[in-house]
Amino acid sequence: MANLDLQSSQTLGLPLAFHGTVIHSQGLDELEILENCFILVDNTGKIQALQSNVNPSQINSFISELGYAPDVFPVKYLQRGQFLCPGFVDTHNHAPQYAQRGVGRGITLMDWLNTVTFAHEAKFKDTEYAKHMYSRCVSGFLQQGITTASYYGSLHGKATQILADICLEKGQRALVGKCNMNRNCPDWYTDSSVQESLDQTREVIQHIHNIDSESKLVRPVITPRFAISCEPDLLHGLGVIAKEHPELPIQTHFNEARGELEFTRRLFPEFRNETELYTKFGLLSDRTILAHCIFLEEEEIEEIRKLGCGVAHCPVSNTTMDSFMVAPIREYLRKGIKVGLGTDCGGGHSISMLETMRQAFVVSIARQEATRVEDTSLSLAEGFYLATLGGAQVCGLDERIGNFAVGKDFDALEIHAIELDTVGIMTPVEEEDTISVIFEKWIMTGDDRNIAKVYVQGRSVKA
Ligand SMILES: O=c1[nH]c(=O)c2nc[nH]c2[nH]1
Repeated sequence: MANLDLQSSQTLGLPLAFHGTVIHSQGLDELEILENCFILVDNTGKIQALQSNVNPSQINSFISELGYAPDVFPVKYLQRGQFLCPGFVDTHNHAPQYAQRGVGRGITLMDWLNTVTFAHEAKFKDTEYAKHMYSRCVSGFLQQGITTASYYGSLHGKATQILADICLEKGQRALVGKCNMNRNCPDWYTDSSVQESLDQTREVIQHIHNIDSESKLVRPVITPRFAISCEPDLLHGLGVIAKEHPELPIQTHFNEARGELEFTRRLFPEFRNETELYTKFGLLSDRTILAHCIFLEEEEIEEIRKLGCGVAHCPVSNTTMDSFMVAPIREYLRKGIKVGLGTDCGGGHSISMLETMRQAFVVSIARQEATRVEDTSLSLAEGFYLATLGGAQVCGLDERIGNFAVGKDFDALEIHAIELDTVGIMTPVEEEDTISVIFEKWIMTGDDRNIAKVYVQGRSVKA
């Protein structure tokens, strides 16, 4: 039995075991590098043991202590330049924009929605197209090591159900939401009424509960696109659904662009700011994921902190539309607000969380310059935390994922930073490089070619 490979071992429902380097975050600036680490994942995909400084000769006795007969399943020994780290959590993106990434750079948000985006999303009325494109999208995200994604769907209920089905089938952990929008969008791409929008939202919630009744992988998320695209009655109705389902996350775009703020003020003159607006409709809580958060007033920052909302920081799209916009991430972190990273596919042109981290570093330096050092730039450890454990907190999943604490699900990437058979883009690793240097080289220069394996709940999911 011992010469089974990992794949066959998994098929037989046996545990997974690794020995080698493990890298994860314990906190914002607490990167932990465990060498000679033994990690055992039980057959339900949960981490049963994590122990560093283990000599390979001790492994069999460890395995016996954990209640398994030694030699029944294989142990994968990671070589120098190979390590395990937690899978990435993408806290904000749009699945129906997967095929439009890169198009429409340098224009305002509202122009981009009207000239590029709505036409792409409208195609998802066709369920065959939705099957085809969502299948490519979910595989593409998994290939990039995104083990959890918080997806906005299109406004179509059926296509959104298909997206949830595909996530489950391909084994991606996901929040999936039908996008609510019934005004300020073209008549060929709009919810036909408040009632229809709410009914379809309820159907999507029911469907996802039917296909994954224990929310092991896929959860519904209430998804008003933003206040501009929702009439007050629709926001009110979504607030009612949020109240009826206190377990459900909520996501929306928030304080994203100057034009968007002005338009929102014109539509809702009765509210001082967006925080007051969404609070009034019962949409802000510790389950809410707020994408962007660029221009919050002091009182809003204090309010979202008190409410426990999470911020999805999307530095790629924020700096490639018509202006260079920088969210005050250091301030949010200093105040104890949850922050994760979002690729914001397709406003963001890249679905690589490595790229997203790198852009987060760049914009944090811009912020440091602008605030004359008060808001110090992000460290490598902090960027990695935002991409993993921080994102898990924002999605309300940190009890389950985000690092390798015993009892959590094994959502992991196996990184091969020294390519033997292919020449990748990553900085070459040299004899004298420590594991910290190899890790930094991967974060700053690696890509998906270095992501050899992707696991979600212990299942190998990268094609
Ligand atoms: O980046 C963004 N992408 C979108 O699709 C969108 N809709 C409203 N606001 C938005 N921002």
